[in-house]
Amino acid sequence: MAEHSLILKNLRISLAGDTLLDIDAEVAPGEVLAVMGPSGSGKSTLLNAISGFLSPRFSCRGQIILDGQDITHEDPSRRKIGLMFQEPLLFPHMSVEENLLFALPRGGSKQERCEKVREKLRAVHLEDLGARDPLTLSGGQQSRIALMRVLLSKPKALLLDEPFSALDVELRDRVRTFVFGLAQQNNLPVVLITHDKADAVAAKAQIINLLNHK
Ligand SMILES: Nc1ncnc2c1ncn2[C@@H]1O[C@H](COP(=O)(O)OP(=O)(O)OP(=O)(O)O)[C@@H](O)[C@H]1O
Repeated sequence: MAEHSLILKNLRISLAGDTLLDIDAEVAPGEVLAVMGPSGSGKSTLLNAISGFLSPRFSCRGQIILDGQDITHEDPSRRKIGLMFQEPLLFPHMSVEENLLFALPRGGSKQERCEKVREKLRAVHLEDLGARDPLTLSGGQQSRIALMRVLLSKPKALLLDEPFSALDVELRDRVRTFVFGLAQQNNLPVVLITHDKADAVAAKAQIINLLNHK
């Protein structure tokens, strides 16, 4: 079993006795598993199961293993999973820097914490955005800051729910290069929900196509 991998071992999720999805997959660090399929096929349900937010209406068999730990029944707050959605969901009443400080684990003086955030921004050439109000950022900048915020909480895996779909084609390409590059640098397995095959191709992803249940 590879260290740092996300393993979905014979994971079967059912609703009212009908199997919605049945998956057996291993996502290595830095690798992307692209989950595709029509509306209602279970893409969000799969992310909910991995992050620990599966509704009790579903039954779930099999195991979810992250970095060697069986997290199938672990509390969501202890799973160390970073989530990113189509909407960047930055706090509008805080500056970019404050948004990032919020995600930084506790510890250190205010000055040390601010320096850490600035260092992270510099590393990705976004230092000029620190003092800005998130609502004044472009869509692509907001997405990049949202990813930085997720990474500051030191997740062991990233779950991305159509994070590029609100961006226009050119920006989409740049933002996904940024996202997949940082996932690789941080050795994070990624599960990506997308309707766009180009996202999967850009990530050199393993692809799972969920079935239509209608
Ligand atoms: N809390 C719930 N209770 C009952 N049924 C649910 C619940 N959440 C989702 N479902 C059903 O489970 C099935 C899968 O839903 P899910 O949201 O995972 O699909 P999806 O592939 O993410 O769809 P979309 O692309 O439209 O977001 C659907 O039939 C949906 O109606």
